[in-house]
Amino acid sequence: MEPRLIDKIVNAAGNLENHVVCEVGPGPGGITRSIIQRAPRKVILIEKDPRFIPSLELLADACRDKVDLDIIPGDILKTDIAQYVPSDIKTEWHDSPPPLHLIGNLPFSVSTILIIRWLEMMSKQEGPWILGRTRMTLTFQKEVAERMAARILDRQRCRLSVMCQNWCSVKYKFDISGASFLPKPDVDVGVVTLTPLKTPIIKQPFKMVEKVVRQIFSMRQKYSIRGAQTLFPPEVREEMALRMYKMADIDPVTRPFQIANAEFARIVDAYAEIVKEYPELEHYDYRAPKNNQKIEEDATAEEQVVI
Ligand SMILES: C[S@@+](CC[C@H](N)C(=O)[O-])C[C@H]1O[C@@H](n2cnc3c(N)ncnc32)[C@H](O)[C@@H]1O
Repeated sequence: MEPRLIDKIVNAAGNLENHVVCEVGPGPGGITRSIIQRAPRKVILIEKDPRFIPSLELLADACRDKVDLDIIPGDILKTDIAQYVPSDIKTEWHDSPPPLHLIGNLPFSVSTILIIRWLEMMSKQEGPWILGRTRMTLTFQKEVAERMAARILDRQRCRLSVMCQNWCSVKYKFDISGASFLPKPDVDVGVVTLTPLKTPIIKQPFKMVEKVVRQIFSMRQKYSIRGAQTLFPPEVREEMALRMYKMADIDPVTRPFQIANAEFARIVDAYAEIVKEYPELEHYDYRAPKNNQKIEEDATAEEQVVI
């Protein structure tokens, strides 16, 4: 990537002076060099590919006097970042975010899995979020980045939009043409910053929010109640979904992309009330093979899009 573009990604993170910066997937260290120029207190690099470690060690040696740089060989999906971060940077959740920033230009296949994992950790104030509302600057496939930031009524709005915006303020900063990268990906890249919210809009546990939102978006072209029905077994499906929508005061003919997060909060609260009354319903999984066989034969593959 051109240095100008690398700097643009790092600038998107804001002021990094005296911050602890954790870069995931530094590769040969292009972004790392730009981070070091911003006078951080400490840089933590987590890199899975051992072939990049020697050049990162050379970089660490070259700037020994300038910055404290730790290289952690390993997989970000299996690494607890918090153990490498000095605990004195901790701030309380309702205070300003701590001087800790996560930056990553990871392969798209990893970044999409990672963001869902990180949202769950954030919802429980675990991992890097044990230290406060740790901010992130990450790259995604452009379409994924757009979906993360898509607001109500946007045709890109999907499960990922609702989930990301439930726990974070999401800012789509800019995109970068795939042609700027070597090797060149087939798609363009979107740069997104995420700042955890003090209070999520939907307050139920992560897994429950994920389940309800996923099912409602599972038939994205239809009335949202159609997807909502799949939260319940066939014999009570219509009755329970209608009851849930009545409790939440949502019009059953609303389409999924027309539902605001505050309205999803009412739907998930109503679902939580129903499963409190009928606990066995919480374990019903529409996607389990035996449940999926003959139900909703009219749901096309497109309607079953997950993200
Ligand atoms: C697209 S390259 C980006 C390299 C560098 N950040 C840049 O922008 O030039 C992705 C990097 O992420 C690393 N990576 C891939 N999966 C990873 C994982 N699960 N944990 C840590 N690093 C990973 C790869 O080895 C590679 O160095």
